[in-house]
Amino acid sequence: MHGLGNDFVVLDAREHPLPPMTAAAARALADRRTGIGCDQLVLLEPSDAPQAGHAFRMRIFNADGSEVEACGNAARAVALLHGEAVTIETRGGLIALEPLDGGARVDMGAPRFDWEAIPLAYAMDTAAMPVGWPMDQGELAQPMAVNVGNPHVIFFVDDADAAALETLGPVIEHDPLFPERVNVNIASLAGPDHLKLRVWERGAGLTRACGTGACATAVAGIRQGLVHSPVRVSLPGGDLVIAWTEGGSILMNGPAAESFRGSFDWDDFALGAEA
Ligand SMILES: N[C@@H](CCC[C@H](N)C(=O)O)C(=O)O
Repeated sequence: MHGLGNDFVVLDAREHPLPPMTAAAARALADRRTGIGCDQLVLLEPSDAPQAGHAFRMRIFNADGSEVEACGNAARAVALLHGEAVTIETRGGLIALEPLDGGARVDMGAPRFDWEAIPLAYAMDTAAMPVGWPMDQGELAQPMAVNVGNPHVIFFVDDADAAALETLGPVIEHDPLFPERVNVNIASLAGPDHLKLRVWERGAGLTRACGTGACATAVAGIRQGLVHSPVRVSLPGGDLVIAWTEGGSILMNGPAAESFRGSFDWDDFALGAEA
């Protein structure tokens, strides 16, 4: 499946359990040359608390095998796959999915701004971070950090297309300021309710779109008074619409699609990958 070209292998283990997923197996499945190929592997499992109304659990693994808390584009894809409005569990918390024609609306929960929640290595104001290299490279001054289930750093620049995200992204992702690494967003203003955005994703690199990146960047822009809600966020793969008011949940609206279904021999990936 994919959301604006951010692509996923979705494994549905809600009714038929799979052997435990490992980082090595996730990496092997995500490999674009020797596996199926994807930015993120998405694993659906039964909920721990069905009595509380949680329909199922969505687990997310980046292409590098790391298990993470949230994925906005995958949430829309899974909403489309499930076909009914539900609340589901993720590592980042509960999210509410509502399938729409050709996509979905997702309540991503409330953003967090305190430095411990990002998380950062030490205390600072996340709305105007006084940081040094590599984040003070000319236009890349004064980032903001937002956690929308997963950690994001956001830079507003004059021209998002001109920034050297492919070289700065991996350096910033691994900067010691971010003990759990970080997703790197570079955005520019395209209008009073419109942002242009490119994202270097933690554990996956440059992707065509990042749903949580769009949420974090829209929230940062609204907080700074740069744009007003709802915000259209244009990514290389297409547009998302993000609505947020201070103190509330983030609502994300956008497309998703199924590319194909298939089967594979688990042992080729899971056991082969461990060797
Ligand atoms: N593509 C995703 C985000 C996936 C996880 C991210 N790379 C992380 O490590 O937090 C999205 O659409 O939000």
